[in-house]
Amino acid sequence: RDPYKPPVVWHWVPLIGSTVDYGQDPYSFFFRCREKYGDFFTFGLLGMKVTVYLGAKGNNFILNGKLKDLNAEEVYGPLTGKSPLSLKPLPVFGRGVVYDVDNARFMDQKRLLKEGFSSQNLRAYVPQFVAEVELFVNTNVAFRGESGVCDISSVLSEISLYAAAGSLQGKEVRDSFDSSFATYYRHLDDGFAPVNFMFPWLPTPVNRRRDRAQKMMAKLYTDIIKKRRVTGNQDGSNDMLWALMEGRYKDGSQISDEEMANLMIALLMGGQHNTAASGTWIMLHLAHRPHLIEELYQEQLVVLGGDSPTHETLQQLTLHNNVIKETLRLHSPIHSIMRKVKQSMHIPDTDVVIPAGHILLAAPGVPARSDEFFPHALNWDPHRWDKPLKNDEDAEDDTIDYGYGAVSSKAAYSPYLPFGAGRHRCVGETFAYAQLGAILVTLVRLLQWEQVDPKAPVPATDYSSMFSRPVHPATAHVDGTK
Ligand code: HEM
Ligand SMILES: N#Cc1ccc(COc2ccc(/C=C/c3ccc(C(F)(F)[C@](O)(Cn4cnnn4)c4ccc(F)cc4F)nc3)cc2)cc1
Repeated sequence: RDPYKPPVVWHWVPLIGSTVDYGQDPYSFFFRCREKYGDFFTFGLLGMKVTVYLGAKGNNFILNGKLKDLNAEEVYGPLTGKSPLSLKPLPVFGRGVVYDVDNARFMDQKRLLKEGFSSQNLRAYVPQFVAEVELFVNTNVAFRGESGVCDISSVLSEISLYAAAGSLQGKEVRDSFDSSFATYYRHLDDGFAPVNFMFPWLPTPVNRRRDRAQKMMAKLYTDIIKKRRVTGNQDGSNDMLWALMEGRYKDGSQISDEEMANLMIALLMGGQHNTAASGTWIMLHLAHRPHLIEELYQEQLVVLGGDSPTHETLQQLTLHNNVIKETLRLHSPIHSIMRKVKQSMHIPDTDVVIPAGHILLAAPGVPARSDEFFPHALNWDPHRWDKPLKNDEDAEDDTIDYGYGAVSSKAAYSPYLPFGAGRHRCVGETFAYAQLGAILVTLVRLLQWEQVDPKAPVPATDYSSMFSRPVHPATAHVDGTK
């Protein structure tokens, strides 16, 4: 093997390489390769050379990598909104936002999004989340009668979609969900698939429907924006759309209506998949541990004493938050974070260079499921967080600002990074925790649930779509007679 390049994972067929091995179960693939080749190795993914660099050093190398060396939009662009072949960006997110613009512009957009997630706005969202869960449980056909069996993944998908629509997206979007918007969302979602890595321009019926849906959804938002400009913000609502309408880019210019619409679509798609998948995993693990549901119920009696949760009291529900935290440790919906290598990169303390042209892949989930950082790592056990991770809080941590606020520079060495780190770190974490926390505390208050077959294991993971999620359908027996 060439002494100066990472070892290449053995494979049969040139173009396929290790695509199927990786695509079926990325984590088992990574652990097997680490056994054979160590913390970094190159594998073939649909003809692309993908170099994986595992562990805390790998996470830091990639997530804190320099902009001149590593590029996100070249990898994610075809997935989310840009086709290399033509100037017309391909929908899902659409033109002028996220990976369809240069990084400096996107970092400025992230700054505006982060301002939209202010604690004042989150404070307004929590009662809306609770109301959406109550509405669903009281009216949805899945919960008719005292008890029954339902598919947890479809229940959580709907609850998280309505919860996001009713808060982040705004009243008009929530009201239009009962009609056309839901269909456009589904059509757009069908086009949000890994096959778009390679062939986003395929003129398939699914992709044509996706393109039409993107245009219709964007028009819905631009119509809402025009109407709001006339009426103004009468009831002082706190949604992201108002925040973007009042926002200005660094150079003082306004965000165009189309860019606002496409940013809202990006948040809808990303936020929804992550919250729905994570929420489903939470319910499935709890269905396996009825006594933990009881413990959660006791916790909220003590902390809330029968009151509705607020943004502040949600943060005092320690066990509820540790349930979310532990679920994200094992089931973070994004298993592979990827960047295009623009300039060859030398791996520190080795004689190895990663050539330009490779895709560099970070898998923060690997240290998160390694016994060296988490004893009995594959055990889902929220109480493991009762004693916090020994990160040296006292040692002052230098931060870097990529344009949307200070992010820690040492964080990338953490074995627990479900929200990424560095320049591309998630800005939706506080919203996600508020949403998942409010949904969990309300479902625990209203319902009892357990596995249909108490002896069955927790469902397997489906890695085939953009976000890893439980295999469909994931059913549970639900009892509303609390
Ligand atoms: C459980 C919930 C969530 C998880 C686990 C999650 C995870 C992540 C991860 C791992 C990244 C880094 C991606 C990369 O480095 O390529 C990221 C970035 C991001 N996320 Fe999230 N996310 C969640 C919820 C949300 C929500 C609710 C929103 C917005 C409503 C959101 C918006 C974003 C944005 C704008 C970025 C920046 C992407 C970039 O800078 O390239 N996320 N998220
Ligand atoms: N045979 C075979 C075979 C089968 C299957 C496979 C599967 O292989 C892979 C490999 C990598 C990946 C990567 C996941 C990935 C990355 C980026 C994004 C994103 F950009 F979209 C996101 O970060 C998402 N996000 C973040 N926070 N909230 N949402 C985002 C950012 C900002 C934004 F505004 C909106 C966003 F929503 N989404 C997902 C998925 C599947 C391979 C081979």
